[in-house]
Amino acid sequence: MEQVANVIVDVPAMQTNQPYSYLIPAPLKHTVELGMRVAVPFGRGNRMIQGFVVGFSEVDPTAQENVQLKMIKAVLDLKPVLNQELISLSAWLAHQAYAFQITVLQAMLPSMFRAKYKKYLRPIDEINDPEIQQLFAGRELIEYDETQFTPEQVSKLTKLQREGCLEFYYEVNNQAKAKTRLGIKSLLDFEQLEEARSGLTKAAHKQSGLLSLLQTLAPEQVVAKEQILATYDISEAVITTGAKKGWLAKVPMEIYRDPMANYDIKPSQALTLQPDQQAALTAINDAAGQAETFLLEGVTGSGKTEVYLQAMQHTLAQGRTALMLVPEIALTPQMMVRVRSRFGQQVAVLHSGLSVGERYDEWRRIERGEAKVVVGARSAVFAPLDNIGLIIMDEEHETTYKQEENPRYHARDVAMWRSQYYQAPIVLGSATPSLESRARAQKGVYQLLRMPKRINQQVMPAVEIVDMREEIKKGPESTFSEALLTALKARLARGEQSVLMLNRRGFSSFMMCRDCGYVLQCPNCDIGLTLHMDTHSMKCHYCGHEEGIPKMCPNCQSTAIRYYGTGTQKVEQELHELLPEARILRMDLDTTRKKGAHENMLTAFGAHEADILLGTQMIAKGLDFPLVTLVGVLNADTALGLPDFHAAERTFQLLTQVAGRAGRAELPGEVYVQTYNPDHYAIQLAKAHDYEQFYQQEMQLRHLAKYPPYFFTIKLQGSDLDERTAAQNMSQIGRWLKKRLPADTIFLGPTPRSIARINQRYYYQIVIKYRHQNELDQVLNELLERAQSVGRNAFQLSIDREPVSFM
Ligand SMILES: Nc1ncnc2c1ncn2[C@@H]1O[C@H](COP(=O)(O)OP(=O)(O)OP(=O)(O)O)[C@@H](O)[C@H]1O
Ligand SMILES: [Zn+2]
Ligand SMILES: [Zn+2]
Repeated sequence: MEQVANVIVDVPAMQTNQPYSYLIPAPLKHTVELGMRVAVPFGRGNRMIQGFVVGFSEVDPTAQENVQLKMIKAVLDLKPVLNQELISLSAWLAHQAYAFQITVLQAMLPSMFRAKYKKYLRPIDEINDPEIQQLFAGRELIEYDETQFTPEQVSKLTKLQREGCLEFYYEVNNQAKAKTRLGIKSLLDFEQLEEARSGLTKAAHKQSGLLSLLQTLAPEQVVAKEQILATYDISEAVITTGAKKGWLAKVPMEIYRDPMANYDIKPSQALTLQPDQQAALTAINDAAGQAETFLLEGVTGSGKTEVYLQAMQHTLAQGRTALMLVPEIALTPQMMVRVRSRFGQQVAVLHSGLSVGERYDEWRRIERGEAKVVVGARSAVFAPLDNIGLIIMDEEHETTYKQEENPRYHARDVAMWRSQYYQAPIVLGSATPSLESRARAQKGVYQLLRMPKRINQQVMPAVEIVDMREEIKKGPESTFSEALLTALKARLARGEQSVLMLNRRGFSSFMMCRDCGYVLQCPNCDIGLTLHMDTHSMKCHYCGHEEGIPKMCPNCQSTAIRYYGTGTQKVEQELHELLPEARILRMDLDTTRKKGAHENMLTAFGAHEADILLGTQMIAKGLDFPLVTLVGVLNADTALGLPDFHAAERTFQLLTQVAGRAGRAELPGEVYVQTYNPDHYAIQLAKAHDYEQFYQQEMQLRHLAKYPPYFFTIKLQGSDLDERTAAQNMSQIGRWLKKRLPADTIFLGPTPRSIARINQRYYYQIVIKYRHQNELDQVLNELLERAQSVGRNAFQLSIDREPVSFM
């Protein structure tokens, strides 16, 4: 019998969840471990690909079915990158999210771990073609990059390869690299030190200083050279002499890139809790060691974060680790600072704003057990923490927790799985819980913890609804109502701060011809192009197509072109004209693209370097600035018009969140909500800060319409370059499915998607509503395997559990 490694291979073309068996060459017998990445040959061409070792088994190497077994070529890691827990999680998640295990495994690791392939061509027989001979120019192999060759050369090369004169050769490269700097370690023991010192002349006091330093080092201790130069009166030359004399060795020393190095972080102490906070904390702490789920429903400014921090403290004190998820990086800077100031270097942060190197280093600090608290966005739910004792999911209702690309997982589901695995409590926190979670708490599946009051008897901000239909009648079109403008002026006069939100959901700036009504469209997608003033171009938000701003209508050649829509830039201009003395910070996708821009803006605003923070939804959450006493929502209802049953819920959540930024400290807050739908229940109930009433009312509507949380939903989308193929395949899938679905399932479609064509592919979709969780998993996973076809040109199927959008 011989041991073989079971490897999940990275072959996008033929995905399957079945691992392949590989023999382990003798020199690697003790090297290959569970959770390591390996390079293995695959397929007829034996091309080198990356794989993950997910298990081992014993086989008889002489058995008929095993004589063909191939051998692992190389091990890509010094230590496993995944442990048993994460491997089990990936297998479960692949099934749960209708994805392939390899896709899940890759999503779990920082992108730096993703292998890069290089494809080479190597002659293995005589080549007579002079043009091809010249390509090689005597070299043993050349990199094969189709874009570097002419089409004639490509066809010649492929022909030679088929004839057996050339072969492709693949190389897998590891992208991950640790950063090192030069360190110094002592080579002298105590006696040798004494001896060296006695050999020095009186004048050599610098070298004597070096010896004193070496004396303070423990055996094998390494100090950074830079640190020595900066801290002691020891020069580069003295170190070099020391090395020559054999006193010390220069060694590379691994250093971590700290994503928070530029923050000014002061240590903080646990605050004395208010009674509601204390009750919540006690409940959570009492559940230590159990996979209990809590829904912490606390109004904005009720001090949820302080409860999280103290619960984490309790977990750390028990020698276990804590995972804290936050919705997006817009929220993370302030939150990260708060967690760091409580727990210091034990905290690692993981979010998309990190550089590749920072991410890699944070990941390894966690994996090595050096960081015991992780704060991060969605994919941080895969952080390689061991012995998790507590999981926190802040703003649990946020849609950013759902990944919309493959693997289409929800971080909450993954967090729940890990909570079960480690028997650790999980806390879902929000001022406006998702209906799903709130309904589960109602049924007693989750334990509901409530904090209905703000800290220090601070009142909820007063919300004023401004009817923009009336406003239009008053005078020339403006983004700002009289009431909001007056309130802004009052803040300026009092030296207080304001936050203005422009709701960009379901809304974009576009270009239209005033003579013929033509709207500039993307050539690849059925959607209008969006105007971007910063790059002076029109862009497609779906496929990335970009072109210049037209001066003339492409349809009728008229020059009467108008730009519609209120972008943040336009609002900023308007604001400058209305309030020339105001210092304005604009925060949107365009101004925060640069690394660190986001944090810098928030820091500046926190330091009162600006009076008004103007931004998109990204400013709605988490911000905690004591001087902010006014919040203005410029357009509350853009999302209400969307054909999606979530519209009211999302609007209510957004308004509640952004209103919650006002009046969080001593000064009372005021909110102005500008809307064309002043009577809509989502807007009225946000004004009243009445989540409970909203929950009741929305649940009734969902019940009537058979929507979540009364039903579970699945969205299937099929696409093809050819519209008819897309439609026909989806009809066929529909028929196949209907035969296999339970009787009480509701089946809708196939219909063309609302944006039927994206990036030249046509989309058709089916929506399924069903009653019992997981009852479709078997059938849908079978469908996924069956519908696998290869390549960009072929029909592609995606299956999305609980989609964020039905469009
Ligand atoms: N027990 C306490 N005593 C004094 N101040 C507190 C206490 N708990 C929290 N605070 C302060 O109250 C403010 C609001 O708390 P926090 O930001 O934790 O609320 P939150 O519920 O997380 O808010 P949101 O959901 O709006 O982000 C913060 O400035 C925080 O430092
Ligand atoms: Zn026109
Ligand atoms: Zn496009």
